[in-house]
Amino acid sequence: MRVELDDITVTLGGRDVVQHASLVAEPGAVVGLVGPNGSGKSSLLRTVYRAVRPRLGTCRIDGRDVQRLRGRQAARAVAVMLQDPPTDFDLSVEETVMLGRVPHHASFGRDTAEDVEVVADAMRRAEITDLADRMVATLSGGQRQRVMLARALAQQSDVMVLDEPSNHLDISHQHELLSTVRSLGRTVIAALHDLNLATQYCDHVVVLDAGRVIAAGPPQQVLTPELIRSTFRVDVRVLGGHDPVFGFRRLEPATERAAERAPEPSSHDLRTESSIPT
Ligand SMILES: Nc1ncnc2c1ncn2[C@@H]1O[C@H](COP(=O)(O)OP(=O)(O)OP(=O)(O)O)[C@@H](O)[C@H]1O
Repeated sequence: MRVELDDITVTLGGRDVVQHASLVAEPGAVVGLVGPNGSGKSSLLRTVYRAVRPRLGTCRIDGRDVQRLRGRQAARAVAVMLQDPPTDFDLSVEETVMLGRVPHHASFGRDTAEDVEVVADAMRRAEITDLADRMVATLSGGQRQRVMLARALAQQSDVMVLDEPSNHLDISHQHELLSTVRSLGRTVIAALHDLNLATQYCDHVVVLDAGRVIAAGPPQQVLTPELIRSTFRVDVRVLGGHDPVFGFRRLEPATERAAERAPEPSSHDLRTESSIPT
């Protein structure tokens, strides 16, 4: 399914925390939302799963305004994985993953053999089969996050919204999660803090700063050292060749002032002559 955010403005606490933001996620594409803390990533994502109604603009899924979808239709269309999974679940892991099947049930419907199969497959993909009988409240943050991934997978929606899905995961599970999500062929919009993960797994990235989209496109074109430096206020070194990896270092105040006075070096200069001592 195609997701289109068209000129979205979100107002919270009397302030426009997202301003005239637009993006398109083509069917099956993985789109990364990146930007500093408070830049509006979660607020923009929340318009997709209807936790927030934009003051201006429209979010459409396959041309249909999400605000006009009925509850069950919306839940079948969009699965959500949030950055801080709830801790107050009085349910086992398997029961929690089974909640992902609710949008597929008729009212008061029972779990079907297909539900059981889909849930088992989702738990296997999220590598939590051995945790099936544990209570969610007793799990670590990373394990809970994998339960939420399994629940989102079991929902079998065409669109997945991930809000900083990997913040509790170890490196191996971060890669596992994004490669699993990528392999599903669903349309994914994910807020990501890790620019290396965004570069590796996203087809398209959108950079937000102070509520506005300041750049968008393929990660290799958009996430240049200049953009990262000016948006995130860090020094950047690009390591590696074909699959570049970023290394970061805090901008020293003096360097920052000098950088503000001096013209920006070209992308080529920064890629070959890092200001980070080796
Ligand atoms: N319910 C709310 N009421 C008032 N302001 C809010 C509310 N929720 C978020 N904000 C503000 O909106 C702005 C954008 O927040 P948002 O959570 O969308 O940013 P973010 O880019 O996802 O940040 P982070 O990287 O820290 O998760 C912030 O200034 C935040 O304080």
